[in-house]
Amino acid sequence: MTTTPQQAASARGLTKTYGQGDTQVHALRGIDLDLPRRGFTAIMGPSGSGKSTLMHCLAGLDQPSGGTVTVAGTDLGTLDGDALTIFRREHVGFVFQSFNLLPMLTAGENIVLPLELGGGRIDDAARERARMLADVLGVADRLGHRPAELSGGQQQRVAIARALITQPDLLFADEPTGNLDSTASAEVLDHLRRSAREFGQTVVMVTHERDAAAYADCVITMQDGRIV
Ligand SMILES: Nc1ncnc2c1ncn2[C@@H]1O[C@H](COP(=O)(O)OP(=O)(O)OP(=O)(O)O)[C@@H](O)[C@H]1O
Repeated sequence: MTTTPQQAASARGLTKTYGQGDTQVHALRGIDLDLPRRGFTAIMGPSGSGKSTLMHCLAGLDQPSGGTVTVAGTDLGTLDGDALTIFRREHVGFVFQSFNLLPMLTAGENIVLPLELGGGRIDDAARERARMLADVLGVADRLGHRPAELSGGQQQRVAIARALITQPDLLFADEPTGNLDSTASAEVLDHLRRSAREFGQTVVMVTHERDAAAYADCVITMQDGRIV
């Protein structure tokens, strides 16, 4: 199966079962989903409904029990471990609740880190993109600071710039405002929305917060392993 150009990713008949016998948990019970390019999609639902499992399967971090996931035209089921790692590095970006910046590196060094890990050279174009992202995300005057010297909201905006530096087909944000106050949350959500609108990124956010989901173009609600 191939994705049409309008879709950054799709899932068909996606299932995920953990454990066996009495302890079996059906975390995903047959998910069909299309994530349009340039869209900002929020995934909501009660605890245990399968949000993280769905995100991990879409990101190639977890292997589904059944069904297919296609990202940027590639069926992830056809990739083995190493190929999947390379695919994720080239096509997927992540933003986490806990920021996950490296404490010994400056904000600027954190932003370009994915390029270095990918074996790429930090050339003028990469430096220019890092500067542009830092500018748009409002952290341009903080590039020489270490994470401990930044507010939570600034750290998360640096983390978004880091996730966008490789121009991923899909940006996943897992509870990105979970550790932020309401002002910083609003800024981060606004920047995620702008990432979709202005940079044409496809953004998928898992959140418990209705206010956060309201920033998205589309809200998917999960319950008991299904989209409802
Ligand atoms: N590694 C695992 N082994 C066994 N069961 C698991 C595993 N990971 C998740 N589950 C179970 O799968 C179901 C879905 O979990 P998942 O983490 O996807 O839900 P969630 O909607 O993201 O929940 P939360 O909002 O609490 O993070 C839950 O019943 C959970 O206990």
